[in-house]
Amino acid sequence: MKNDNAEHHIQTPDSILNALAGVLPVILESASLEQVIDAFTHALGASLGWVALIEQEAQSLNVLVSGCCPCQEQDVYQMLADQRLQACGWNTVVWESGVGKHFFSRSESNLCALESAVLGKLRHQNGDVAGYFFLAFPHQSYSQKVLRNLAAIISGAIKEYLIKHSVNSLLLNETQKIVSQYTTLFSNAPILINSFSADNRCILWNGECQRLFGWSRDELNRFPDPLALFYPDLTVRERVRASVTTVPGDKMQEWYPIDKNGRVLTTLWSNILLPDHSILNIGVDITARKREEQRLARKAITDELTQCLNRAGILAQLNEILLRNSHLVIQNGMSVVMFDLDYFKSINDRWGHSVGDIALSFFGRELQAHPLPGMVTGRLGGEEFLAIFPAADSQQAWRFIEQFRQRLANSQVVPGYHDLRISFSAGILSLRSGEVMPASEVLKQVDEALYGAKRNGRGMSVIVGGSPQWIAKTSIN
Ligand SMILES: Nc1nc2c(ncn2[C@@H]2O[C@H](COP(=O)(O)OP(=O)(O)OP(=O)(O)O)[C@@H](O)[C@H]2O)c(=O)[nH]1
Repeated sequence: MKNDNAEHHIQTPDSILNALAGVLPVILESASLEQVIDAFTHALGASLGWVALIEQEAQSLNVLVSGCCPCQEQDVYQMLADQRLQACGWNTVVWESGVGKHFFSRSESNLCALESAVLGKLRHQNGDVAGYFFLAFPHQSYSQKVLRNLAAIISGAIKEYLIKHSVNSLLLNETQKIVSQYTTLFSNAPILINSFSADNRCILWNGECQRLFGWSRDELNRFPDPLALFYPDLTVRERVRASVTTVPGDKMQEWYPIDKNGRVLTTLWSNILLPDHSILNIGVDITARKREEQRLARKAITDELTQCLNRAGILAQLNEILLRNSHLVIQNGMSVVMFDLDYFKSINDRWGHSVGDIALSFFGRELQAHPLPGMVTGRLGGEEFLAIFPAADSQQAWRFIEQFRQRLANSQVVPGYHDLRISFSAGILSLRSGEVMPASEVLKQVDEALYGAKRNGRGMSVIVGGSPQWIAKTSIN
């Protein structure tokens, strides 16, 4: 910035003091060092002023020039390189007259015309040289004493400015660093972070929320209640809203929001109270993990060959129905059927184990093909299966079995193996309404019924429980 007020000459020590008194308070508040040197140059009527700060890291000088006769940066280097100045351990050098001619060539007439000047060193707290400043006046009227005092005041003021400025810029740097770290964390963290105001506005919506749910914050705020997009059911929505409290629980809660494409997600949420009393919701998407857990859980109770439940799975179901749903069993009764393929060993022996596998798999699939309501089936092991028919009496179970038997008789069990037929024996246990029995007893009785069917010639069903015991024979050939 140039000092246009070249006419502004201050001649007396009093007027210098007045000028300094006016300028000193604004020095500390100046936004830049350039403004500081401008203020001094202008207030004291200097034609040339410069400050050169030593840049520690770059090992160079940062030169700021002001005044109505500004010199080149190169001139500043030249002045500082002058032998006389370097040689003495000076802090302040003053010229009462002829300073322009001393430093500048005749071609630079304005600069050559400069008369009095002061060149001062700026020092760090520890005494190291921080830089230099220079003020030159177009007149001779400043005495050496005045110029030295001027130098002391100016260097003190600049030093104070630099200390404040460096503390401020350090704080600013630190703050910017922290803000940038948190911004990166907020945008890129693989966790869901959001916040809603009391009037249902979305205040915070991080990158992971946008990625997972497909909505941007602006899009959400176009809706009167953005939460309704994720939880269309009002009751659920109100429960979600009520869960966002200022006192978070120690466990994360599982919620099932829907995304922009209508996909139901599984998420875990908690929230934290920020110092400004706003609440930040923190969540994780566990949809994939949950699906995998469910897949593994299903796998753990599924028989790989037949895709029925395996032994553990079907026995768990039996226990579940008899214990947890005992009121339904008491109310509606139930039937349990144990199946065992007849002479299966001879199928293996004649056609091989892998053909036997295909036959077993066919049996399992066909058993489940036309289920009665609520029916569950499982493979107990080998060529033995169990089916549970909630709320079915022995007649319904028997009819189901005989239709199944008929389908098997009419099916080609293994493609290409026309002679291969399978038959089975079945034991049926029916519990009448009001009747209860532990699972172990159910299995014992149904096994006895099956044994009865085997003993009586196979290819038939034996019913126990419900009505008096009777044998239903069905010919399949
Ligand atoms: N292919 C195949 N065979 C199996 C499997 N599990 C058990 N088996 C066979 O099933 C046959 C069962 O033989 P047994 O217990 O003697 O019964 P069965 O020959 O069916 O005779 P009954 O039950 O008395 O009518 C054995 O040969 C087993 O090896 C399996 O997963 N795959």
